[in-house]
Amino acid sequence: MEKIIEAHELTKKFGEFKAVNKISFDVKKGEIFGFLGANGAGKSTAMRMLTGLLSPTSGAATVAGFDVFSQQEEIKKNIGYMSQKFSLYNDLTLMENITFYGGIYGLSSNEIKERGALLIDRLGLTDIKKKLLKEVPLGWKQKIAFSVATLHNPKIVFLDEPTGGVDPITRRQFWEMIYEKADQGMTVFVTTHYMDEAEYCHRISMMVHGEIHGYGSPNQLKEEFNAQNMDEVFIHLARGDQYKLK
Ligand SMILES: Nc1ncnc2c1ncn2[C@@H]1O[C@H](COP(=O)(O)OP(=O)(O)OP(=O)(O)O)[C@@H](O)[C@H]1O
Repeated sequence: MEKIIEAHELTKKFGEFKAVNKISFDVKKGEIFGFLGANGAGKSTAMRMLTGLLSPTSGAATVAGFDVFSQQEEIKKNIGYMSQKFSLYNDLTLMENITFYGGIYGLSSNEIKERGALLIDRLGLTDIKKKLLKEVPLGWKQKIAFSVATLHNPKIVFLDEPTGGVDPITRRQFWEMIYEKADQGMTVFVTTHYMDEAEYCHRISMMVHGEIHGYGSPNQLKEEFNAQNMDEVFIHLARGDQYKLK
């Protein structure tokens, strides 16, 4: 299957501190790729390099065929990004947010109208489309943020802890939206702290102190560690057991 992200020994140093240390992995087109690790493991730093927001120190990586060192603007045109702290503006209404982001993503006003109407209709948000975002419940905001991040049909969508702080039912619904996009061929790169969500990914990588210590499908990792679930795999890795698939 076609590789849409390839990283080889990608590294980011802040001074002498290696936040990301020689990580190598690939993500295939249409794959849901989970990027896991404890707080401070280096996930956000790695993701910021892959989304063209931060220049790497060394190594190599391409995203949608573009180089992370020299083609950051091209990368940004081909991806969607939903950050941990929401990209949406609380002081704009739902429709104003859609119009604003549609413009940034280079959609025409007709496309914004059409896709915005579809989004509102599909999420059943007609009643709240004129409400300020700050009046909308958290779970809904996250679903809206995801829909907005994919409004321009990007090749890859990067989600940085998209379900943090929401209830299990909303998380489940959020994952249904992720699956729908992946079924349409969109690649999903997602960081999460929830080990049950790791099970929903096709493949995952687990970062420990800036390095990838686990890499493969959830079943491969569970077999390797003789673990019942991803929680147990995570504990093994946090203890320092290391496993890398060829
Ligand atoms: N701009 C920066 N300057 C110096 N250190 C940084 C900078 N950005 C991140 N770090 C450090 O790099 C390490 C990795 O941080 P990063 O945010 O990538 O981790 P993370 O895995 O995403 O954690 P979290 O789950 O808490 O978001 C941390 O120790 C952090 O303090």
